Amino acid sequence: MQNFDDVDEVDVDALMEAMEAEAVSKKAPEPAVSKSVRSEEVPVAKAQAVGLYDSAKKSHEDDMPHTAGHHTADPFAPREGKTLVWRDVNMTLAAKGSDPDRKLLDTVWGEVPKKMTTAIMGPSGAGKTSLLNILAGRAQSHGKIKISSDIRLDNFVVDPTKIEVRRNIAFVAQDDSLQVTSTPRESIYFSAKLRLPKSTTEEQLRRLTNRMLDELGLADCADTVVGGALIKGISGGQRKRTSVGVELVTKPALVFLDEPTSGLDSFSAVQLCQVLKKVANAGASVLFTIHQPSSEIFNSFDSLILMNMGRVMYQGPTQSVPEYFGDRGHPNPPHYNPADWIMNVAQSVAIEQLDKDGFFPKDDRQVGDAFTEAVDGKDALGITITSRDAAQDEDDTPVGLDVQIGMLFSREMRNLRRDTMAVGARIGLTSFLSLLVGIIFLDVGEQDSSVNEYRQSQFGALVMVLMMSMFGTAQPALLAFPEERPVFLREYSTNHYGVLPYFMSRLTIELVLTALQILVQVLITYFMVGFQSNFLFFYLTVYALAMSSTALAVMLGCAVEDPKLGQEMLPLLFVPQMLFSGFFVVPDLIPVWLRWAQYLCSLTYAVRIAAVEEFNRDDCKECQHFLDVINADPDEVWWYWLVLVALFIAFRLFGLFILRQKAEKFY
Ligand SMILES: Nc1ncnc2c1ncn2[C@@H]1O[C@H](COP(=O)(O)OP(=O)(O)OP(=O)(O)O)[C@@H](O)[C@H]1O
Repeated sequence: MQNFDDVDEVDVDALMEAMEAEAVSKKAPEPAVSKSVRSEEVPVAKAQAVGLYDSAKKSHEDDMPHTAGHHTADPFAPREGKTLVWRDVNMTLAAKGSDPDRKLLDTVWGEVPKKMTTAIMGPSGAGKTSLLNILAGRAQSHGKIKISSDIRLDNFVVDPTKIEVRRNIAFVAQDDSLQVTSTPRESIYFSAKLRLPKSTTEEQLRRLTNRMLDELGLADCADTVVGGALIKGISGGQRKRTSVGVELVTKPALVFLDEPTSGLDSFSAVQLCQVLKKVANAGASVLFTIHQPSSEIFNSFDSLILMNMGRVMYQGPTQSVPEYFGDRGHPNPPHYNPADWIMNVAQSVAIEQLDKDGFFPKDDRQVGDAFTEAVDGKDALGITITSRDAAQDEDDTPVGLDVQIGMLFSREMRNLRRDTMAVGARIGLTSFLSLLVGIIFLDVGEQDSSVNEYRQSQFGALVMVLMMSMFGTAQPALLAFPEERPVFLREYSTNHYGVLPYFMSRLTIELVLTALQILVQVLITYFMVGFQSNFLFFYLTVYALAMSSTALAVMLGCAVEDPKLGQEMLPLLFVPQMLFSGFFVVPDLIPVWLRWAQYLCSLTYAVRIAAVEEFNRDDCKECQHFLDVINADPDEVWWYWLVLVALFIAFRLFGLFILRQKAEKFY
C-alpha cells in the first residue's frame, strides 16, 4: 500500500482509488466519505478524510439544484444534501466539592455524510444525547457545563446554537411534543404548510401529508387525536412516528433523531428505519441515536458511531464493525446480533482494556481550513447570498405572517372545540361562583347607598366580582403557556413560526375566551346583585381588568418553566393587588414608602373606575365622601382607564420579550 504520510501532498485521485479498492473489499456503502480508522487503515482513513473535505468543496457543484424537490408532492424528492463534520467536541462538568472535573464528552469527532444514515450507539450515559444535542445546537455552556466544539457544515464553521443554523436541522427529540388535540394528519399538514415554500399548492400539501402518513404506517390513525394525559388518543409508537413525519414532510437536508425507535414494536421500527433510509437516499444526511437495534435494523445503517464513556469507541461503516471488533480480540460470536455484541463488549470490558485492545481511534482526518467565503455564491446554509437580502427565487419564499397567524389561530380554535372539558370547566366554574356571589349579595345594589353598612356591602360585591374575574382568568392563562411550552419550543426552533405570530394568536384566543367568560360572570352577578352602573360600562371594566390580569399571568407563565412553580407564584402577584384595592385598608393608611406599588396594580384602577360608576351620585353625599376615602376621583376616570390599558400592554410586551429570550434556549 502507498505511503500517505504526507497527505497534503498526495494525489487525491490515487488516494480515492486506494480507498475504493479497500471499500470494495469491505462492501462499504459510500466509500467517498465513510471511515474506519484502525491503525492499519490509516492511509484509507486519510484518503477518505481528503475525500471528505474535498467533497465538501465540490458539493456545491455536483449537487441537485437548491430548489430541487420543493415543487413535488413527494417527501422523498431528491434534495441538496449537506455534510456535517465535527471534531474536538468536549463537554465538561465542572468540579463539585472534592470531585474533579468530569469529561462527559472527550475529544469527540465524526461526521454525517450526505445520502447516509448514521447511528450513534453506546451504553446508557455514554454521551449519545449530549453529542446529538450539541450538533443540533440544543446545548451550550451554562452553569457547570462547559462545551467546546469545531462543527462544520459543508466545511463552513457553524455555530448550531444560532437559530439560523438550527432551523436547517430537522430534529426529532426523544419526548414527543405534539399538540394533543391535533390528529397526525393535522400535525403533519401544519408542519408542511408552515415550512414548505409559499408556492406549494394545497393539493401538493395534501398529497405530501398522505404519503408521509402511508409511509409511516399512520393511515389507520390519521384522524384520531394525538392525545395526552387527559385526552385519550393514539398510541405512544404512533405518536413517535407522527413526530418523525412532522419533520420529514419538509424534505430536510439534515435530519437528527433522538431514539426514534424507542417505544416502537419491531415491525414499526424496521418500517421507520426504511423511511429514514429513503430520506437519506434522497440526499439527506440522517443522524440518530438508537438503543438495542435488532440485527436487521443494525445492518440497515450505513455508518456507526459507537460512544463509550464520552469517547468515540468506533466510527465508520456498519459493515466493518464485526471485522473491527474481531481484529481487536472481540470477534462477534456466530448468530449473535452484532449490535448486542458490541454493546456487550462496551459494557463488560474495562475501559483500560478496551484502550489496550486498540479501540477509541484518534481523529487523524486531515481537517482543512474552513471556508470563510461563500462557495458559488452560497453560504453554509446553502442559501445564495443574495437571497438572504431579497428572496430572488419567488418559488422559495416562505409563508408570511398572515399564514402563520391564520394556521395558529385555527389550530387554537380547533383545540377549544375538541378540548370541551377545559372550556366547559372554565365556564361552569365561573357560573357556579357567580351564582354564589349573586345569592350572597342578592339585591344588595338596590339598597340605600347612603347607609354605611349597605354601602360597604355594595362595595364588597363590586370588589368580589372584580377579584373573581382576576383570578378566574389569570389562572388558566398562567397554566396555558408552561403546558404548551414544549410544543412551542419545538415548533419555534424548527421554523414553523415566529414568536410574534404565536403570541398574537394566543392573545386573540384569550380575548375571545375571556370575553365569553366575563360575559357569563357579569350577566349573572350584575342582575342578581342589582348594580347601579351601566351594564356595558360594568362589563367593559371587568373585562379590561381580566385582560390585564391575564397579561400579567402570561408574563409569569413565560418566565417560569414549571407550571407548578407558576401556580405557586400566582398569589405573590395577586394578593398585593387585593391589599391595594381600597377594600381591606384605606390607601392613606398604607405606609407611604409602599404606596407607590398601587400604581402597578390593575385591580386598584378597575376598583376605582367601577366605584365611581356605582357611587358617583349627586343624591348621596356619603357616597362622594366614600369615593374620596378610597382615592377614586370621578374627574380622573379617563386616567384610570389609560393606566389599566397601559398595564395590559406593558405586561404583554414584557411577556413577549421574555418569551423571545427563552424561545432560543433549550437548557
Ligand atoms: N446538564 C448536565 N449536567 C450534568 N450531567 C450531565 C448533563 N448532561 C449530561 N450529563 C451527564 O452526561 C452523561 C451523558 O449523558 P447523555 O444523556 O448524553 O447519555 P446517553 O448516552 O444519551 O444516555 P441514555 O442512553 O441513558 O439516554 C451522563 O452521565 C449524564 O449524567
